[in-house]
Amino acid sequence: MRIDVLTLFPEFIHAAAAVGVVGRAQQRGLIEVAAWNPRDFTHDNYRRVDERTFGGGPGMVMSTRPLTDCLAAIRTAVPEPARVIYLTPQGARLTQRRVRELALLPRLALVCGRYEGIDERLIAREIDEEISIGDYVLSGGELGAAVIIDAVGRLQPGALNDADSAAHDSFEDGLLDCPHYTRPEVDAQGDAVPAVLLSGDHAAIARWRRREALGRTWLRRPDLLARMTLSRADRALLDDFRRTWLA
Ligand SMILES: CN(C)c1ccccc1CNc1ccc(C(N)=O)cn1
Repeated sequence: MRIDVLTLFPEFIHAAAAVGVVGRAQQRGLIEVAAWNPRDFTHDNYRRVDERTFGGGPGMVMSTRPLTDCLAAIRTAVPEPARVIYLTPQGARLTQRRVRELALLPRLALVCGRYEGIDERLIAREIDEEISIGDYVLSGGELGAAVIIDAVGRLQPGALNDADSAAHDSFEDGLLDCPHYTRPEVDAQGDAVPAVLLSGDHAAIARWRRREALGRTWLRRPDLLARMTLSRADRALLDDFRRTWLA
């Protein structure tokens, strides 16, 4: 997958995409991340990339000409057409479902706004999709771009080893993850690891994990649970969790 990012801070994008699973995926050629700075597409001595907003009031808007030229360069950099995504608080909330769909595309172009964003006519002309990573305001779209790069990058076939593929599975079914434990079996405060996890009974462990994931989702994110149709087995596990919880 090829991801081009339009940003005033390319170093931020390169740093975010260079570490961990995504960095490894880049080394393996599973994903290619390129960052483009609209400032390189300015022609004035001050390399201006922002301008005053019509209608007055505070705040500046990103200059349209450098953005248009930068996007044209991005589009022609490789023959594959790109889905152009604008990171903005006005976008559709990003979900794992949308991440899985985006991860299947051959090419993305992520446009990172700064200042008060970009001209609405540019959005109408150049942007295919507006995405928000959450209901909060940031100083730029770069963190949203980094989120998308990580979320789709880790889903590229071959990106996750067996070791980290568990993380891949546990969120795929729309549930929160179960609790995790490692050494020591009993810690300095005397708190022990749930015995089932030491039992070697893999069926019991799988049931325990599923029940904990269902219960935790019920307790913390009932909205996620409401969207799911549970199997008979899952309903039994959740009832079991609720009985214990409410006892
Ligand atoms: C300056 N702002 C507010 C702005 C306005 C319009 C576009 C981009 C920006 C850049 N900031 C962003 C971007 C995304 C998100 C998000 N929730 O995905 C939050 N903030």
